[in-house]
Amino acid sequence: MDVRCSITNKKGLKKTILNDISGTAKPGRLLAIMGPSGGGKTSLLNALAGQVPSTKGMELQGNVTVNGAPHCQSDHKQGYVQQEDLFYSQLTVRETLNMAAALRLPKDMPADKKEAAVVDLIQRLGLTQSADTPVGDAKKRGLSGGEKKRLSIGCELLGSPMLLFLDEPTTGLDSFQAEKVMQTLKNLAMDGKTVVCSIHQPRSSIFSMFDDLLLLSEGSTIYSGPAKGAISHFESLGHPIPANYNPAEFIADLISIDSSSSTAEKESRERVEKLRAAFKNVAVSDESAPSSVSLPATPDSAAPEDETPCSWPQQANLLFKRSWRQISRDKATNVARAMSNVSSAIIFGGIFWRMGRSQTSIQDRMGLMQVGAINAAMSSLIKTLNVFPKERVLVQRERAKGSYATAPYFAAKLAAESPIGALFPLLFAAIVYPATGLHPKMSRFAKFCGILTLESFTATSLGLAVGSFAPSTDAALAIGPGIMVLFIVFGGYYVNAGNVPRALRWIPSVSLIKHAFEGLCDNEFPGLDFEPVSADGAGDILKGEQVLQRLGFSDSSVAKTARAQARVLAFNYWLTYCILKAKKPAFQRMEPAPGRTI
Ligand SMILES: Nc1ncnc2c1ncn2[C@@H]1O[C@H](COP(=O)(O)OP(=O)(O)OP(=O)(O)O)[C@@H](O)[C@H]1O
Repeated sequence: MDVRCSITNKKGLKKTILNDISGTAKPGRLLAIMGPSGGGKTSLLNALAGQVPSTKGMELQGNVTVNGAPHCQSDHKQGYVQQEDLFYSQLTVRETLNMAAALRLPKDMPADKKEAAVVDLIQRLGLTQSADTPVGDAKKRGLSGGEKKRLSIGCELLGSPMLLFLDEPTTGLDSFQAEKVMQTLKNLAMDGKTVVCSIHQPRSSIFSMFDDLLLLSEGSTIYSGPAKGAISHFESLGHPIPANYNPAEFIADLISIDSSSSTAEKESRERVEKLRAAFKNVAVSDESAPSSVSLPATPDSAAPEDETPCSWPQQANLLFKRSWRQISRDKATNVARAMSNVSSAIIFGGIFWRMGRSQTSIQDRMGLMQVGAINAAMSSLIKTLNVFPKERVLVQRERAKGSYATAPYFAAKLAAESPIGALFPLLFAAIVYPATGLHPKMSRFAKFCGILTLESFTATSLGLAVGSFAPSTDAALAIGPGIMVLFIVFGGYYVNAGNVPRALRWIPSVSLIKHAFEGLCDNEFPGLDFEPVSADGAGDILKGEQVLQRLGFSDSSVAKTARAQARVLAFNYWLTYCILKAKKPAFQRMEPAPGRTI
């Protein structure tokens, strides 16, 4: 290969990220890419894996070949284990691998063979003890960092790759876990795979596992060749390793820029520049390694020759099971949501306790309708914004591997999450309704529950739409409530429907709070008689219908508001689907450049 990558910023300044990097990865060998932070390790791995995120102003050039064929034309199978391990936290190791097997192994492969492949993989990855442990998350501890990394490797191995890339697989792990992960990689290499990983500063026992080494500093090659030749290479350039020194640490110090002072920076820059120039003139060869660039000729025993994704109904079925397990087993979240709804219901029940039919109860009723609508919407929105942006990244990764399509994923997710999502507004309604003394009719109570449940789904759909385009959970949590505040202002309680300026009338028409508030008022007030203050009732509101008239809701009905809410819900679902479908990760195209090959 001869990979070059640079980026030009808005001011026209060009930064070189990779500067003519050349090297070779061979079957049966573990190639480590080492270098200081910012040296270009991740960028190079992305380039080799064909997964450089598409960025404005970026230029990517190079010739990456696999077994002599250009990388993009080669039909080899490859896997890429990225730095961040992403999983459904409630699924166990076995379930995660079974799901990956079901989605990635050929659909005509018998189920027992897929299961056997998973059992074999669990054994090879040393995960037998934790096979039935859930992955876990911040709320509930599960796998250790090293086990998660090995699970990530396992998910990639189910695609039967001959070529495996890993970005800093030991980062964040203690030395014991790091060694176990690296031993797994070494074993894979010894099984005949071509393994390429970036690594920061390994201990010497890990360094001794490397077959080949590519050293990068500030985007340039400092050394490329057999790992055991690196020390003698630097020795020949006048940098002998001190006695009893970890070779990885020695190399890292040698090729890093020391920015602690201007003199140190100047000296280290000169040293690195000399090492870079010297490598250009020195050919390092390793007789034990094949000289040509190739992958193993024989495919993996479990390699699916006719790999095709399963059909949409099969995908939907598998993804439904996964989403259902995730949401139904997440007790911490479900209990927290239930507690939040029960406590809100108790607080509102206490504030609006048995409202009666006095004139002042009219305002209280309207207030309760409004806070009830806000409570149901906010709790669903925040929960979705907290979870969905992270899930989206995982789904995008899986989709990039071609595991499934957007439509079955989205349909399965909605179907799995709706029953549990409906429980919380129902819980709230069941406590608030009798406590506050709202319209005493069963049919009205049923409609009250229905309106809040539909609104809660609409708020979830808004969370999905925001979560599908927001770049992170933090951004989603900033955008979502901002939109909701606008919906609350135009929710029918603070600004009368008839007084909204013409140019802003579209806001109440898309406000899920307005549709819920209006529906709740339409459900509550008709048929209610209020007690007059004076004997003749002059100036008083005596009929519930008059309240609706004053709110500007006289032409409204529960059915009409439900239809309007359903339209907002459908629009949000459609928008989410379109964004998810369009947001398939875009990768930078590598332009051909004259040079060597990897
Ligand atoms: N899209 C981009 N836009 C601007 N600069 C970028 C971009 N991608 C990478 N870089 C820069 O290129 C350099 C190399 O980045 P890279 O992430 O490849 O380094 P690294 O060796 O993997 O670092 P680390 O060990 O800290 O992960 C860094 O200075 C980084 O800021």
